[in-house]
Amino acid sequence: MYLTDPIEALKHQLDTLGETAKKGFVRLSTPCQVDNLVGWLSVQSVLPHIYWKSRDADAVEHVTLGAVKAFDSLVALQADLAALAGIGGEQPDYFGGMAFDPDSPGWQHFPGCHFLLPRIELRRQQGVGTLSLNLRFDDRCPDTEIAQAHACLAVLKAEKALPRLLPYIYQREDRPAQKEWAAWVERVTHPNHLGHTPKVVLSRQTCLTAPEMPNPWALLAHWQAGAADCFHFGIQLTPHEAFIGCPPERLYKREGRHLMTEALAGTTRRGQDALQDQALADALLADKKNSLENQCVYQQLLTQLEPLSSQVQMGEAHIVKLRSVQHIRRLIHAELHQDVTDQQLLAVLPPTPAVGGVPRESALAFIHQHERHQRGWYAGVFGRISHTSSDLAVAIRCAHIGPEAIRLYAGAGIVAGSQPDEEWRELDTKIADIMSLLGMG
Ligand SMILES: C=C(O[C@@H]1C=C(C(=O)O)C=C[C@H]1O)C(=O)O
Ligand SMILES: [Mg+2]
Repeated sequence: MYLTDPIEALKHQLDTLGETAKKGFVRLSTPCQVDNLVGWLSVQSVLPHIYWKSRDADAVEHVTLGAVKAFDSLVALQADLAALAGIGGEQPDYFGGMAFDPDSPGWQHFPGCHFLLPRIELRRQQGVGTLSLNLRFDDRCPDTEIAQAHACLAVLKAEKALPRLLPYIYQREDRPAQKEWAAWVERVTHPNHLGHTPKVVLSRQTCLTAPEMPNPWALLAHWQAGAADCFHFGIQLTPHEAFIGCPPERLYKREGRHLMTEALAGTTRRGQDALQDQALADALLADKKNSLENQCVYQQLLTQLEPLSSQVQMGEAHIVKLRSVQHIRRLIHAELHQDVTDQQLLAVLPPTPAVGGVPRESALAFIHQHERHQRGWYAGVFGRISHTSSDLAVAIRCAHIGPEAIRLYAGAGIVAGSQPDEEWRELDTKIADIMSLLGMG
């Protein structure tokens, strides 16, 4: 029997699932055409909602609903990955992220670490959509699992157009304000401080309040349309808040034993025309302060990868052009040793000096002592993990949308040669895209 309604098709597959098929992880799939995946996600009542699209040109677009299983620690996640790999067969994708400081995450409702195996997945690659239902039979009663899956399918709704973004008048408050920021930069760039801590990435929270908040998914849809070459993500764990972002920076991508990572640090604005844009790019590559920001990141990545891998190779410094900013980037490739897991990589690599500093401990101590806003999942990790491959972004260029405020986050690497006013302007260029979408540009 061939059913054209994808939900009916999945129900049918669920009802006719053979007893021998009720083993380990099972994914039931059917073709499904949806115009706008974010629009489809936005109308669903089942939480959590996750949106994930990697930055590669042909990347799969994923939206997920609900959770078959959720993990608040990397140890638990890795144990589950290993358990399913042991059973064999198709392996699932887990989606989620981690706070900047997993031991003290700071945002209510956002655990230090949260990855989940979704109940429902809708994915699209090269125009082809697939709706999937995920089930687990290894550690639970099959009848209960099937009943829960049915309950989830029963409440799926048809796609609706996303609401329009209305131009609200927002009140803006920066934490810290510019004067205090300047004092921090002076302190970090004092020769005594630079002597023991050459880089600290300081951050600012820009709090925007208005009587009404925009729909976070409509905001993400607009934001991503103007952010090619970036990762796109959104997560909604509870009804009235969401965390979205379009980060340009990869934490790492793993395909089997092959690891790709990068040092993305050093920033300038875009030019008014092609000539000025090129002049700004050339100046950025030649600039000592910006090169030092980048160097701090790649040196630490190379040091951390050394014991975990072989054949570590780094490419030339080059420029990445985004809508409002240009960055220096160096790509790094390595072959991981046989037993190295995502759990290990995620325990070692973040926070990189792109968002923390060097040495890590003293940079983090400075951040904790001075920043009064909670970074939460800003500057943390977001992405997809599976047995065969993983892809994770550094959660920058992001917004937390709550019931009363939108909180934007931006950081800047403070090193020898940093000037308070220039670094303050750099924070503004980093939030320029989302600010203009909100009518605040
Ligand atoms: C910390 C952020 O970005 C980081 C800091 C950069 C810099 O200071 O030049 C550039 C890219 C990222 O490494 C952010 O966007 O919030
Ligand atoms: Mg910088």
